[in-house]
Amino acid sequence: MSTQISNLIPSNQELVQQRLQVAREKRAARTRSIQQIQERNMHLKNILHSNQTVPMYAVKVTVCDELRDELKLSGREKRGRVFFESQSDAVRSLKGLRFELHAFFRALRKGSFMLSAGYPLVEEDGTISSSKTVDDVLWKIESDQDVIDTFQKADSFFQDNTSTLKRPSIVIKVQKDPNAAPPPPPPAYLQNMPDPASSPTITMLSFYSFPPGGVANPEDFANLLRKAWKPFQALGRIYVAREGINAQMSVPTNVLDNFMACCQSIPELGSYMENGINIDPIPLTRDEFATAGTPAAGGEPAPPFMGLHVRVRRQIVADGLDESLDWQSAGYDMPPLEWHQKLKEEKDNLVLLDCRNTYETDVGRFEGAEPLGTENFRDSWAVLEDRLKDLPKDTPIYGYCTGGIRCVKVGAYVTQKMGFKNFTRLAGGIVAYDRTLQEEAPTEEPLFKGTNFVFDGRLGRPITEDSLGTCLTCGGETSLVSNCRNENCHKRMIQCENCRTSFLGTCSDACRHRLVRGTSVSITSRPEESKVSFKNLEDYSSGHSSPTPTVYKEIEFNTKSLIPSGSHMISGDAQGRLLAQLTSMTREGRVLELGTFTGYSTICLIEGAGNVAKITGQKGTRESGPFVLTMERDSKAFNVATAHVKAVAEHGLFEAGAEAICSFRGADVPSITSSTVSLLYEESVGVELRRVSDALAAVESIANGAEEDLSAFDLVFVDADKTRLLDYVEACLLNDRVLKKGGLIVVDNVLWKGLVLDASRHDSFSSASDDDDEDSDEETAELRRNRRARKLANKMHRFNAAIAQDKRVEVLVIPVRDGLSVIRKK
Ligand SMILES: C[S@@+](CC[C@H](N)C(=O)[O-])C[C@H]1O[C@@H](n2cnc3c(N)ncnc32)[C@H](O)[C@@H]1O
Repeated sequence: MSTQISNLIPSNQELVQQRLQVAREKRAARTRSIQQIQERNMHLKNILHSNQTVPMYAVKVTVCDELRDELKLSGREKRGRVFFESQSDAVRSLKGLRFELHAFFRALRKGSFMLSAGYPLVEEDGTISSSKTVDDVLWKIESDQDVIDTFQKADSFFQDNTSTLKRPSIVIKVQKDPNAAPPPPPPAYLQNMPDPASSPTITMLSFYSFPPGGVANPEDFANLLRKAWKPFQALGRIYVAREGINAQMSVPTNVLDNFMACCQSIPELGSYMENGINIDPIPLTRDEFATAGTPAAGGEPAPPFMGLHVRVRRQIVADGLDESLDWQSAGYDMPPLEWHQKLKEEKDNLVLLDCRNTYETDVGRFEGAEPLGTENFRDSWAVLEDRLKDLPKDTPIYGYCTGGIRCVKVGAYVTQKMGFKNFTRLAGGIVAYDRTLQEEAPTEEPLFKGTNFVFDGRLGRPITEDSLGTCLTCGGETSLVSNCRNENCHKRMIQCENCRTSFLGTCSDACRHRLVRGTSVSITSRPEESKVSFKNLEDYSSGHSSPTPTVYKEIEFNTKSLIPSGSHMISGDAQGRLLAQLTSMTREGRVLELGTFTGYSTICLIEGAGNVAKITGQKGTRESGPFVLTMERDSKAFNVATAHVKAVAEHGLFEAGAEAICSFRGADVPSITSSTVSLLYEESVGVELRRVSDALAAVESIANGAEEDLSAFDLVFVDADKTRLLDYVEACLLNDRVLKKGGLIVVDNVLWKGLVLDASRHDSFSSASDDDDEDSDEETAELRRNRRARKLANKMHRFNAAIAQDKRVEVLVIPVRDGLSVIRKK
């Protein structure tokens, strides 16, 4: 085989460099244009604030209702105020004026509007109050002379109104030009298309195309696809290269026909899409779609695709070949039903090759197929050379893969490079076979057994219930494929649900420890010059904070598996670190927590109290010294929290503690019959876990002197029910039995997922208006519609407002996680 790599095809690195260069140039152009705008603004500002009053015209521009509706203009686009310098083209020529107006109202189509002007209505203070004009008299602006006249009229109007006006002003109305050419009609496939957002289901699909002339300009083609597919709300991962296109996508089912018509209208796809579009026969409901991606253990379920990613690559399937073959000549593309029949009759006498990688063939394959046993597609050639070397060139050879694309390359290689004359590939691959059998021969037993590995977040689509794979950890049967959760490894593996749980989604003990130690950020170079890449500021902040002790990840993970419905309630890393730090700063390390749940925050508070103990040397009891009392009403949460706190008290916050917590994962957590559990952490911090029917009643009874041996606390963390926050705080402020003077009350969730902002705007909001939803994400909009969430947001806002005015305390609201209010008792 020739070793000279084709110079015609740029490498992926070159493509990336080209793209970076384009991005750099775009950035530079944008910077230049921003600079120009800034300079111009600065210039106008200087004029505005100078004593010169004349050199600038203030122009109020309004767009007529018809254009507003037609162009769907919003806010600033409908109406605005523009300043024109007295020397500018805008006040001298029609072209200049139209240019400036178009620059300001970008949505206006050039040539589609006409202009008229009138004198502004002036308020006593000189402001132009509305877009109305004096007596609503308007004149048309149709020529350069009209423009000059208009601004002269503005000058004389100013002369007559110098007592109220600061500078010459005029109102310009933008109207639809009835003679303008109508906007081009939308393409036929978009006409009468339903709203994709209203589709209750999403359909997964895939396709590929090797157009005979190739793709002339992959970058332009990628842009064309991005633009053409935008209206469908399609998601997916699409590779475009000179050799063709390879797409794995999801499309709302109600616009599937429109989407297919759109693809048909694109020349590079159209008739060249081999076997059309491979459509998964069973659409997913939106809920199913939202969780169809295989989550790493402990990770949140995710959709199979998160966006529409059209990427330009050197090849659509990396083959590692030194030269490109003729992809049009790749054997016979056998329709699925014919394939089914052939295999049914002759499978024992065929050379039937599974042209996929080992992790794919291990979880599902056609009966009697020979896996190529590769880790990478580019290893296929050596295997084929070896396997087929002794066969006569007219031997019938059958090959299949997931969607058919790899078999095009295998077919081309086997026929063109190896001289075989009788290569047959399964048209549309396993995906098309599955669909065709379900649709056209539903009573036939599939000859493919097990799971079809797919290249979207689902990672697998079961075709029969057979579990052909072997768990890499325990050797048991399974068809589950996942990627190791340690980002530095990310190995693709077959692992059963149980082992995935106990190994935290990692492939080995080493990766599991790496993950638990929280060092799974990607290190891109040698340690001495290590560069860690941070996803966002939050990531950067935690990367520059002291590492979080190992146990917390385990508690998080345990909580997710033991009480999944409440796992969102735990404090989490950033808030947990803050609680530990605040406790470390208290005088005695005495903390009362209301709302233990599974003990995450309790252990943060204990950790902080332990730091105080190291300085004061005190041993904590109910009467004095570092002491954490925590209250919970839910029995299951109380049991889990007790197990967590016991593990930490006995084994500490690091590896040994984490191992101890791991050990009862999945196993039944012991039931605690007594309502109080007392422990000692590091021989110094007294800990009391208490099951109560109502934390508020318990705190009020402490405030009323019911527990004489219990001394006051330095910090109270309020994280139980959210509807009686003022009562909790009141109990702490009533006297000094619960909270010491100078002590802190920390209240969680005071920003209530951001909804307090709405509550404050509407004073109390009872129904969400459409306008409000305009610029918010879907989750927030959903919350707004949720009555309970709105009610709680009102309560939370009233709480914040009341505390901010309470003279007995000083408050700091910190926007960490869901908002923490730190309240100091004066
Ligand atoms: C938000 S969770 C606490 C989370 C915990 N502080 C953490 O960061 O991991 C609230 C907990 O308070 C408990 N709870 C709610 N109302 C309560 C009440 N009136 N008395 C005692 N516990 C209550 C719930 O059962 C729940 O476990």
